[in-house]
Amino acid sequence: MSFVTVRDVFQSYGARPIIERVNVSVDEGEFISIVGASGCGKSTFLRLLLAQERPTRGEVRVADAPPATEPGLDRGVVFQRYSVFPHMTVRENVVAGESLRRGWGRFFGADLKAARGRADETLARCGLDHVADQYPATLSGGMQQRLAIGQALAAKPRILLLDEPFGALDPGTRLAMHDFLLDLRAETGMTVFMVTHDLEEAFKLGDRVLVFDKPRWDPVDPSLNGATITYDFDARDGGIPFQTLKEETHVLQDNG
Ligand SMILES: Nc1ncnc2c1ncn2[C@@H]1O[C@H](COP(=O)(O)OP(=O)(O)OP(=O)(O)O)[C@@H](O)[C@H]1O
Repeated sequence: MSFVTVRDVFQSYGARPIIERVNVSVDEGEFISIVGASGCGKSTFLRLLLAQERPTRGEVRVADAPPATEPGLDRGVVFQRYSVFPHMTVRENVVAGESLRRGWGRFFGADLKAARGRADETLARCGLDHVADQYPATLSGGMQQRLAIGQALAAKPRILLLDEPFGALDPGTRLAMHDFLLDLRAETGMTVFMVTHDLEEAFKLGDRVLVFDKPRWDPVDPSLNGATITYDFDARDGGIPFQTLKEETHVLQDNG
């Protein structure tokens, strides 16, 4: 049975349609990459999944229920810009991630000790246990983004939402983050939605790649119509269509 179901969803801001007629079903554990032109509503779609916004029409269901409106009980979110607290140590950041998302306020006494223990496990998984007592400003960009992911994972969400999480990182760090994210996902079985502008990244990491685009263009007023999912590519088994094509071309050339 589908884990996340988006049924006939429309979202408008004022009179302006942003997304329209969006339908998609996602199984638990799938990694969904989302690509599309700037401003076509990818982040809006993530906000609907997060229940930060309600759709103008249609419905979003998670585990056959409306998504919880409390922030992040079953969903963690990471944005392009590091969303960590600069005045807290790395460990405190992860503890804060858990307490904020569970809505329990601050931990005290034995609860705090237990939360620190869980934070250390998360940090070990993110390769940050050796910097647990440092402040984020002393970490590299990649480490800060790993911390942001660790913070989002602290409450053990079933869904991880990533909005261009690696956009600000240099190419080498980006590749290391890909491995990190794939390992994490294999370990936790989380469902992941990731918005990216990088097609190669989308196909490399995703099981499916959803393309958002406007199916209809009004030449006089391009903002008249909203975007929808125009392609839903199966990207499993290294399924980059153009790469497969390139490999076949090479075989032909070698034989010829
Ligand atoms: N709260 C809001 N009120 C009014 N307009 C909004 C609001 N949020 C987003 N928009 C508009 O909706 C459109 C879609 O925005 P969104 O951020 O979802 O696009 P995007 O595909 O994620 O873009 P990018 O790739 O540039 O991040 C944009 O034109 C934006 O200005």
